[in-house]
Amino acid sequence: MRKCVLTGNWTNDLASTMQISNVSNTGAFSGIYQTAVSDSINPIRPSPLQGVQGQGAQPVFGFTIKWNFAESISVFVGQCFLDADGKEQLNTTWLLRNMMESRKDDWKATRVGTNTFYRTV
Ligand SMILES: O=C(CCCC[C@@H]1SC[C@@H]2NC(=O)N[C@@H]21)Nc1ccc([N+](=O)[O-])cc1
Repeated sequence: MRKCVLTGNWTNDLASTMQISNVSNTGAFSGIYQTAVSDSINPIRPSPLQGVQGQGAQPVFGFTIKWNFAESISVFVGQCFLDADGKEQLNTTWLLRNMMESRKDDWKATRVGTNTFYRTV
């Protein structure tokens, strides 16, 4: 498998996991995300993701998750880097948008953070 083609299984620093399907010749992919954390009152369930990755040896990418246990959406942007041993790591920044009942709560609707992913061993 070529390095930094995102197909496969990944785990992040929160112990969330994602399974990415084959990457098309346009760089498009889809998959399933299992978050290890949530502050929704509902039980966590696997949720679909869709994304696209760029060309190049250490490509940029982005993906979107529509959470199916909570009215919210996350978008991740990042880049795949190879360390000195050829180990792949995905450095990402994410936005999490929750559905608010009222526009007056719009100010607190979006969270931001970072996650690093490695191939699941
Ligand atoms: O909790 C959720 C959906 C799950 C978000 C998981 C985030 S995505 C960025 C970070 N990286 C991960 O691997 N996992 C976390 N939605 C939600 C949260 C709060 C409320 N709320 O009403 O407070 C509603 C929906």
